Amino acid sequence: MSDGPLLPRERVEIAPGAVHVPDWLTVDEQRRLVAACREWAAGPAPMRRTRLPNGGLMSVQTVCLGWHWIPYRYSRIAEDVDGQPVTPFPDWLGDLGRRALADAYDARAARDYRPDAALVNFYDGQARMGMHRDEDERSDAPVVSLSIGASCIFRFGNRETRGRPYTDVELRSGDLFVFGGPSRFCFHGVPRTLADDDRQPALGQGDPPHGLRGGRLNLTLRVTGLDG
Ligand SMILES: O=C(O)CCC(=O)C(=O)O
Ligand SMILES: [Fe+2]
Repeated sequence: MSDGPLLPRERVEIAPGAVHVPDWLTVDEQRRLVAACREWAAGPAPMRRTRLPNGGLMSVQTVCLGWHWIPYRYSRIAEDVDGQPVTPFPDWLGDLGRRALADAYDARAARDYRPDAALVNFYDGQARMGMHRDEDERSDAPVVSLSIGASCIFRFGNRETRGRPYTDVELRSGDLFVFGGPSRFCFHGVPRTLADDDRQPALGQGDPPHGLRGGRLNLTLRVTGLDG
């Protein structure tokens, strides 16, 4: 897709405070994020499926930055992986988060945004994420979500129940989704990862421009509200 500076990104408000900006990341930014995610995934505290308290394994694979998420809390140590300190949250990712808020909301919202944790999730074709609220943070600052690679159905619901009403949004490579304000604690999930993005070359025709050769990456930037 075009990275022309004069083309404003379409901005779609799904619910008050829940904004989808399709095609927000440039191909270069996507490539940089994919390369960074590969390094983070290698560890220390490498990417893996998170075990839930009921014993089940999540279908997505996750690596964390800044704070390590263990259901249902945050720690500086990857206690349930290898006991290593979590990879620091890089400054450039905070800058990207502020730019995301400036475009999804406005400059004022962006100015004070200081995300200190990121969850990096990898979805193979079978992976899904059940309806949940991001509520282990002690802050109501917005969540910034970035998607790269295969498309998915992202289900954005309401604050009360896992069921209807909800809106299904197709998130594609490069898309931004922000949920804050009245939407910050809404249920959401990924009922389906779709076939690889149709902007990627067919199998055997080389790597897609962002460098992710199958599957989907999602990064959520968060403010934990935690000290230390
Ligand atoms: O993959 C997505 O688009 C959403 C991920 C998510 O909800 C989460 O990591 O809490
Ligand atoms: Fe979430």
